[in-house]
Amino acid sequence: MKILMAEDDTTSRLLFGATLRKLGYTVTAVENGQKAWETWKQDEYSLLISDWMMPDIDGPQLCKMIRAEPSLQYTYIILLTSLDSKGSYLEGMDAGADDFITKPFDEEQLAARLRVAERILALHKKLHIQATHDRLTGVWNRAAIMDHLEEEVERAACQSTCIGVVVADLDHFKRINDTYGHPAGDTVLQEAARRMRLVLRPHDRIGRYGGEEFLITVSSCTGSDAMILAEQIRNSISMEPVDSRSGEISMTVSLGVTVGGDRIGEDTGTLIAAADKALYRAKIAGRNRVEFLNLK
Ligand SMILES: Nc1nc2c(ncn2[C@@H]2O[C@H](COP(=O)(O)OP(=O)(O)OP(=O)(O)O)[C@@H](O)[C@H]2O)c(=O)[nH]1
Repeated sequence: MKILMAEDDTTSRLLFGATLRKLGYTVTAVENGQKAWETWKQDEYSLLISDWMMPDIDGPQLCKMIRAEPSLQYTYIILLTSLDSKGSYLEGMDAGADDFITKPFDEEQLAARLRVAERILALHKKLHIQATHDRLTGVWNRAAIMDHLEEEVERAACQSTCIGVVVADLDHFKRINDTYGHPAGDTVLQEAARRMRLVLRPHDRIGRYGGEEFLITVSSCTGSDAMILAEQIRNSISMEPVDSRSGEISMTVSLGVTVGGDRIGEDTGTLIAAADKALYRAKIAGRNRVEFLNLK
């Protein structure tokens, strides 16, 4: 695990860094709060050990700054202090610290406290995944993909780029459930999600929007980029049947595509409504096809 350490005293920084490395951690050691803040922002460390008293930004201030920053992963913060009064502990905790280590530190106690930190961080990661992912298919859940879309629309507005929105809906899925059973339907959903993920580029995201409906965000793209991707998805879904316990099941998907976000007034609702309308056209036109709706 990577640890960011901020300590202005050189001897203490070297000693602490060497001990942490000996315990098997990868350490980035910096000499003040400002450098710690800049380093943390660049690389979002999940564990920070910070001295309490440092010039400019001190430990509690650094805690407050990190806690005020919306970030994907939790940062577990341990404050290093030679202060041991009740008031200091309370101030540190209120600032957002999770634990304290009093200097001079005891190596065994340090190792034990770091094990606690790792346990809490692992739990946090597990809860975060459960809260943001769809259990059946493993892709993002509806709330998470919607949050992401909102961020992407804001980013597109700032950078004057476009965001593509694709709504993909498996065809005649009720028939698949009715013919092969609900568990086989689940297998089809899982395989469909897996195939779609394989086609996406690194910055694109997919989430389960409804039962057999998926929402895909295509970052910084033109209409034709989004259409090409949607066509690749359509192909990958229909290319070969899904192997299930109830036998081989053929599946197809219909997709609605739009792009926007580079002009004021195009919010997530407008984009999804447009992609949905395009999807409806694809269904009406016979399914297993991609339709585009231009917002301009
Ligand atoms: N197996 C399974 N089925 C689901 C799940 N969620 C929703 N469904 C089913 O998905 C089916 C969706 O049916 P419809 O909305 O009629 O759509 P469709 O049959 O795909 O028809 P078109 O979209 O018009 O092509 C329903 O029968 C739902 O019960 C799920 O998690 N697992």
